[in-house]
Amino acid sequence: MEYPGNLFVVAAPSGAGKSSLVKALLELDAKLSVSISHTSRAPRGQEQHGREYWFISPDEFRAKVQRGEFFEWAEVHGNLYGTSRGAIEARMIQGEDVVLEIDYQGALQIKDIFPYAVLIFILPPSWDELQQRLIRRGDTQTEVIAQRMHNARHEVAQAQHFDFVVINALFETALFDLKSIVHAQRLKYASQRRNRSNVFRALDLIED
Ligand SMILES: Nc1ncnc2c1ncn2[C@@H]1O[C@H](COP(=O)(O)OP(=O)(O)OP(=O)(O)O)[C@@H](O)[C@H]1O
Ligand SMILES: Nc1nc2c(ncn2[C@@H]2O[C@H](COP(=O)(O)O)[C@@H](O)[C@H]2O)c(=O)[nH]1
Repeated sequence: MEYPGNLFVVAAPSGAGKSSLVKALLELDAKLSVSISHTSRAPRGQEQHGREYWFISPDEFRAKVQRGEFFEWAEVHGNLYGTSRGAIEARMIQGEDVVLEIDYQGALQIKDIFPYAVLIFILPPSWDELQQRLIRRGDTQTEVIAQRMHNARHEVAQAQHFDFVVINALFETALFDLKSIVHAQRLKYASQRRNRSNVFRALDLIED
């Protein structure tokens, strides 16, 4: 499947800082918009329906899966999460650049459907710092933190399947890295499209 815009996928173990980085990137880049996922998990802290997520019941989620409404979905830390077609398709058809903040299972499903998608994995500088960030965020229960730290070992091993890895030690440095990847991809994709249309023009000349 191919649409005219760029598709960026940002994944990371919980607490590595991907939501914070994507939020900062969106503030700097008006051409980029984020997809709002559906989830069966309960809202956390100040989260609002339709802002951080579309919060739905597990039954509603499974019904959407049955109806084929998701580009990708996965069970992550015991809850269901998915990217609905409705969340991004219209924007992608219009050539807008979209960023998905999802886990590695979803990222790999997206790469199968959209091979041109750019997969970016965010790593924390250390296990200890990852745990401290989850604790400092203050909205995640102790047992949930333990489960997320446990799952992080397997998630981090998936970074090898991604196009880019960004280490989020100093926030501003990681944001700069992310920005550079987005700009580089835009240039690369634009020049590929130019080359393709040049090839078409050359073929027209041959046919004339
Ligand atoms: N470079 C950084 N240095 C210190 N703290 C950071 C850094 N980046 C993010 N944080 C903080 O770490 C915490 C976790 O960040 P964030 O919520 O963005 O993580 P996440 O990867 O999106 O997690 P989740 O997958 O659970 O949504 C937040 O309190 C955030 O402010
Ligand atoms: N495969 C998908 N994963 C998703 C999606 N939306 C979020 N996520 C990932 O889930 C975990 C946990 O998120 P949290 O908000 O409960 O902390 C994290 O890795 C998210 O990236 C999605 O649509 N599909």
